[in-house]
Parts: sequence; C-alpha cells; structure tokens
Amino acid sequence: MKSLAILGASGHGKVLADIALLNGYECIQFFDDRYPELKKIGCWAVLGNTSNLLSCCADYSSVIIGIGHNSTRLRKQIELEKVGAHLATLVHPTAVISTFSTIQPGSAVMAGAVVNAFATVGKAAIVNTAATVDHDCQLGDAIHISPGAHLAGSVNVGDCTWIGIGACVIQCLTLGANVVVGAGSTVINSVCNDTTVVGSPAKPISHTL
Ligand SMILES: CC(=O)SCCNC(=O)CCNC(=O)[C@H](O)C(C)(C)COP(=O)(O)OP(=O)(O)OC[C@H]1O[C@@H](n2cnc3c(N)ncnc32)[C@H](O)[C@@H]1OP(=O)(O)O
Repeated sequence: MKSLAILGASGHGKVLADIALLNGYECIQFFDDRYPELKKIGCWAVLGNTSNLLSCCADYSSVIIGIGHNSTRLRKQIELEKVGAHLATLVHPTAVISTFSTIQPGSAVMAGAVVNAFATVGKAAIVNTAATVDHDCQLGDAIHISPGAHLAGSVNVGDCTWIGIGACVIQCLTLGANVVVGAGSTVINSVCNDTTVVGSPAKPISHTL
C-alpha cells in the first residue's frame, strides 16, 4: 500500500493530500508542530510533530512538506532528507508536464498547471493551480509560482522566490533568490536577490518578507 506522510497540516497540505489520493496513495497521514493540540485536519489524522516524523519516516513510502512558507518548507525537507526519507513529487492529473522538463523531489504541481519543454523545477517547489512555466525556465529550490501566475520562456528564478497570484514575468529575465513578486504584478526587468516588487510594471518596494 502506498503511504504518504505530509508535514504541515495547512491548506496547502490539504491540497497535497487531495493530489496524493489521485496519485494512488491509499494511506495519508499528517504531522504538524501544533501536535498534540492539533490532531485532525479535514478527514486526516495528525499523528505527531516534526521530531516524531523524523523518527518514523521510513514507515512511509514517501513524505512531502505541506508548508507554504518557502524557506521553512526547504529547511524541513533538508531535515527529512538527512534521515533518508523518500520525498514525493506530486503532480495533479490535469497538469501538463513536458517529458523534456524535470521536477525535483518534494515538489508539487497543482491542477491545470503547465510546465513546458526544457523547463527545470528545483526541489520543494510549488507550481500552483493553473500557473504556467514556459520553455527553458530554470526554477530553483523551494520556489512558489502562485495560482494563475505565468512565466514566459527562459526565465530564471532563484531559490525561495515567491511569484504572487496572477503575476506575469516576461521572457529571459532573472529573478534572484528570496524575491517576492506581488499579486497581479507584471515583471519586465530582472530582480535582485531579497527584493519585493509590485505593480505593472513591477517596481521594488522598500521591505522584504
Ligand atoms: C493558494 C494560495 O492561496 S497561494 C497564495 C497567493 N497569495 C499571493 O500571491 C499574495 C501575494 N502577496 C502580495 O501581493 C503582498 O501584497 C506583498 C507580499 C507583495 C506585499 O505584502 P506586504 O509586505 O504586507 O506589503 P503591504 O501590504 O504593506 O504593501 C506595501 C505597499 O505595496 C503595495 N502593494 C502590495 N502588494 C501589491 C500588489 N500585489 N500590487 C500592487 N501594489 C501592491 C501596497 O499598496 C503598499 O503601498 P503603499 O506603501 O503605497 O501603501
């Protein structure tokens, strides 16, 4: 029986559980650092915290992190990798993934998303509902392309960068690490590390998350 442990009993975790069922996982159990206060999410049991999962991850076919915050998700994945956990890659059956693309373990691609030819997606990444990642894009680890966001061809995205819901990035730009692109923004220039940009065209604002 295929079993999956999800660390992070969040809205994102519930979406992962839903996709996991469609990927043939029959047993899905959650872990969350709010345990034992939190013992249930939706119809799924929460069985312990991160430490508990680190000591029992070999009991599961795969694990995945259901935490939306990018750097936290990456940190938790690295902890699990160190103890030998097998990280799942979850792809919704309605997503369109080019056979010429690569997606690293611990990543999730939600319903209606597209990852086009020769795109690469790092580990612990989220390509969310109906987002598109076009040809030759190179996405780092723990990135999040939010619902309905679009990356044109040959865009580079650094680790832990978050593209907000409905944002667009034109072709051949480089967005550094820990960049935030605000919801609905249009990015027409490359963006340095640790910068938040908003608006159309997108401009930096003075703080980072
Ligand atoms: C399945 C899911 O739910 S996935 C989650 C999807 N969610 C998202 O994509 C949310 C993306 N987040 C945003 O767009 C946020 O507004 C952020 C991260 C860009 C900024 O958030 P904060 O740091 O809290 O900034 P804050 O709200 O204080 O705004 C700072 C300034 O930027 C402006 N601003 C913030 N976001 C945007 C935006 N998306 N477009 C244009 N202007 C914006 C604000 O109006 C404000 O301007 P002012 O200083 O002139 O008043």
